[in-house]
Amino acid sequence: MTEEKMRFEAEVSRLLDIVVHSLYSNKDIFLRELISNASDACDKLRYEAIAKPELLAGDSEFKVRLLTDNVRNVLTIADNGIGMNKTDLIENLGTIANSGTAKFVEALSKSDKAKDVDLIGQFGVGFYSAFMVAGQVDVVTKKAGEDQAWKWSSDGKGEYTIAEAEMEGHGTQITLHLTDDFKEFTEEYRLRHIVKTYSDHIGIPVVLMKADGNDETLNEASALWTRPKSDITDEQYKEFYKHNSHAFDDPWKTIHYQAEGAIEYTGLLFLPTMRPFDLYDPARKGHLKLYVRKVFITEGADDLLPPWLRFVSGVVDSQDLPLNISREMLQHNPVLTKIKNGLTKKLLSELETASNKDSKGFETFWENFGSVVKEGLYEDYTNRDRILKLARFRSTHSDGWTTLADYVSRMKDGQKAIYYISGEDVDALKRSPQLEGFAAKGIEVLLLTDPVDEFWLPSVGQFEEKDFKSVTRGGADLADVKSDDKDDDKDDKKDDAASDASLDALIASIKIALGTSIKDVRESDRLTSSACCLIADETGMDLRMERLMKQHNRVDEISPRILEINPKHSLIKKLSDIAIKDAKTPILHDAALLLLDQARILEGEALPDPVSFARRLDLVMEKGLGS
Ligand SMILES: Nc1ncnc2c1ncn2[C@@H]1O[C@H](COP(=O)(O)OP(=O)(O)OP(=O)(O)O)[C@@H](O)[C@H]1O
Repeated sequence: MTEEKMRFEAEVSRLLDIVVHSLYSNKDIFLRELISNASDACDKLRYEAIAKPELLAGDSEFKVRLLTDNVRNVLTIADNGIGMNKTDLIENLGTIANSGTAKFVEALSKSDKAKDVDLIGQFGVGFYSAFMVAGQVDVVTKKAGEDQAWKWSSDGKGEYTIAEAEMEGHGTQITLHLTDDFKEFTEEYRLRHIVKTYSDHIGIPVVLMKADGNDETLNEASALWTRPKSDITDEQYKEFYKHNSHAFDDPWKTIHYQAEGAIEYTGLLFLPTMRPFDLYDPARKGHLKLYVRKVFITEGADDLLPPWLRFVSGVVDSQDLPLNISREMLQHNPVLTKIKNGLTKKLLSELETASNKDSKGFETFWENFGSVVKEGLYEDYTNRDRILKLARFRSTHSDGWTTLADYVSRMKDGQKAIYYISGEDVDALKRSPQLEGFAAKGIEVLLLTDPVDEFWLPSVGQFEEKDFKSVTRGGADLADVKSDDKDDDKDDKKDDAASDASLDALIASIKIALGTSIKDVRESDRLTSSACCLIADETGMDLRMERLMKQHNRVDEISPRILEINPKHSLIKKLSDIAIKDAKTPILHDAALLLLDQARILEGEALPDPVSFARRLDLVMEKGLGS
């Protein structure tokens, strides 16, 4: 029998080095990981056997068996699941192909302390955790439906061997040659305790094999979601969440319920505390697993939950779908559509309850997942209004979050629209010149910083019949709004601002100077302290959104903007005085270009010609210094 020697992928070697030398005190987790793999392997075979019953070869009682030998210091974890062939062994046990371990390695590379041992406990390192307690690991395995068995062996020090082997039936036997320090893992009471703690929820029996033949099932062996809620402890839910979702946080909400009526199913759903690592993956894959009468069918199907709920994990077990349903048949299945609607409604009502009763908790949830939930505003028309009511926003009203209903309740007399400004960060937005007039009138403005806002706003358009309106687009309509401060409402323009005629002269000369680089120049009622700002026209795209779209290559060109000037600003007044006397003087030309560049800088935009800007600024400064 030939034995092939192979080297672990470099990442695996590094990982093994950390696992073997780690001081992580909770070594028990290795058993959780191996039992969980064994149970996954049984789930896989159970599913495959729906279409090909012959794969079971008469062995359909899935179980995990634990065998101990305290003379040789050996613990074996055996299952009758799907098994592995040679290619599987090389792919699965020589590389880092799996999510849990990949997450661990990623977190490790970000961790300051390179050997942050706690990470092992948080993530679990899957199969490789066997090397925390064993000096040598042998895996004997045979894939269901194949004839050849294989033996994989390693001491975890850089190499492993693969050779042909003999094995009756299909499945996998993992034999751990425990190091002297870990003899305890051949003790029955230790195994009993570990299985109860970590693997009680596993849906198949975990059986301790005994020499006297009185084998003992150590776990409850019924799928957790099929048990009554009252029999399940918080700890059990948490363990299930971690195992089932490969998560390392605690769930924020656990929702366990039975849907009855036209469609019957059990849902055990978890809302996470932390963002899953793949939340922003373009695939937008979900984490909910579908079972049909306790048989695992598929995970993350689009037809089970809409993508805007992709952070929800857990299990849905249906009574109404046929057991022999294939993953392909799930698409557009009417039963599944009803389940999807039911789940979505249930989750929405849980979120509504949290939003009303635990606003702090809900806000933390929103900070993590709000940008994903908002995808539902343009993708899920049926639930749009409910999502809109849940949504939280930053605003100029206070540092915290606000709902739209609260915003509306604070709207001023005469205010017709819900105003917003969008950009990359809240602090920079708060300093935008376009907000000045709104601040002066005490009008609240929403500060939107999620790229997704540019998608839902145009499609939603309104809340409670009030239009959403960008403060960087179109006219500001501020004249109709009553100010908090009565004095502000007086038309003090006459004594305070440039005269109409001189302002017109200035506007005309700025237009000539700026030519096609600007769409229009006009007097502003949204500025109070800045001299000028840029605005998109009524029909154009919001200023910041357009820039964001350009960054993401969704538009080719930024369209020309409108330059608004503040007639009450002393610089504008002085320039107007000059313009009415001599519209052709060169200083007006330079001033127009400088005003435009200044507005661009305030927008956070790069200047098209910084050299000319600097030269003009120098000239103006020199003049100002009287040279
Ligand atoms: N008992 C087993 N039977 C069949 N295949 C197994 C068994 N144990 C491990 N494997 C295979 O080896 C792979 C790697 O296992 P490992 O525990 O390292 O990661 P994993 O379980 O995939 O990770 P994660 O926990 O993130 O899903 C598994 O995905 C599976 O394909």
